[in-house]
Amino acid sequence: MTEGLEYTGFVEDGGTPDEDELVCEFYLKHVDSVEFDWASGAVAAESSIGTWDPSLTTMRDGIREMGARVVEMDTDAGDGRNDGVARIAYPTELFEPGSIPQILSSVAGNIFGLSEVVNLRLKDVVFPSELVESFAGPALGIGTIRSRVDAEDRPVVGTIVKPKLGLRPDEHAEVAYEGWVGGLDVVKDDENLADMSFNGFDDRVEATLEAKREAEEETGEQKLYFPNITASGDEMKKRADVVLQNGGDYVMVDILTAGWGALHEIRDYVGDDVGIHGHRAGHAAFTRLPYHGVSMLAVAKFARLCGVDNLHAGAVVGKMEGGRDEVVEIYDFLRSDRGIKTTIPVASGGLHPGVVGDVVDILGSETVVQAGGGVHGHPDGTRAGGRAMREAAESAGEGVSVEERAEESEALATALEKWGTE
Ligand SMILES: O=C(O)[C@H](O)COP(=O)(O)O
Ligand SMILES: [Mg+2]
Repeated sequence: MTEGLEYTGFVEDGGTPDEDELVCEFYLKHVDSVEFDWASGAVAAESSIGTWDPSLTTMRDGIREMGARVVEMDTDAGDGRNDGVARIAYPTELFEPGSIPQILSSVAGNIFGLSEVVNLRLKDVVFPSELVESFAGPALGIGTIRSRVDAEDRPVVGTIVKPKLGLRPDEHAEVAYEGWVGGLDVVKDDENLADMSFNGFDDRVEATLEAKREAEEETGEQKLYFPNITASGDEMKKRADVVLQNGGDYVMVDILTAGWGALHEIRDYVGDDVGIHGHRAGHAAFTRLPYHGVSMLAVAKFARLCGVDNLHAGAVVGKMEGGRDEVVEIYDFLRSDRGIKTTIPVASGGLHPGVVGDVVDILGSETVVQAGGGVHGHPDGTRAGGRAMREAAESAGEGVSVEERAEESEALATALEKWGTE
């Protein structure tokens, strides 16, 4: 039997991660028949160099040292029944530079299916700077995005064209135009709008970018459009070409359904002048349970490394779940200095003008705040809905209450009458 390849041989409790190691924090619950250190060691082994049989005849000198190490185990962090939190340190050479798929096949791969592991959650990942530098990171950064639309002292505001499916390209463009002229900075496609029989991608992009130019002329403001190019890799590139040929400067990708490999490809393809709006549709399938899956914080870290400029990251208020502490931590991470450009967090889902102030109070104004129903459901239409959102964003930026601002804005007053301030 090769010395030290048993699962517990991967445990070095009290060890210290080296500066150039990648460190993961896992919540772990195991079956009765094993101990916490055995289960943690199994996770470290299977996610690095090991397997169930410790006596591999193929081991060479030096490979054992490449194995991950459990450097910390905290069984008080669980509910006291076969669970706890383990920190595992991974030598950098286990990872292909610049590849989220390869990293995830290691630290979020087979380990989720080990039979002795009842539940497993990748809570956090800390990347060493050598690995961070191997990724493209965002092209623009928060400062550039805010200054493009002259929203340095307030949140950027936008809408998602609704109904999310069903409008024709000319109708889509008209709704977008109304939103921009009303005062919105951003109009985006919805996550399940792609190249549809009733709304072809090329026609939609051409018409909507034309509407954007008209709105820019009319308002004297720069506007942004995020067309959803989500498709297979090659098709996604063709759609990005259509956007650029029609004068667009941003694309939107459903990052989880399209996949990390496709996201790398599109970041590389569009280069350093084009923004990528990242929608996280599907994330809750594996981020939502607190004791299983992969945390949204970890997803946010992968997305930023891959080069997502805007990321849906929770809003605390509104229709989507996401606790305050968790969402604040994600926002702080996206805005922090990590040696690559920053990603602007996007608050979206069930928002309306009456809650923009709450979003800013909780999450700050370096944010894109979006509303679909909360714009197009305005009793006086999309233009008034857009105006009400803009007024709400401006008042939040100035620290003025939305009620006070509504005294001089009919659009905002009507919105508050309909939706209130919660
Ligand atoms: O994808 C999103 O974030 C939603 O389209 C938001 O829509 P809503 O503002 O109508 O909830
Ligand atoms: Mg949506």
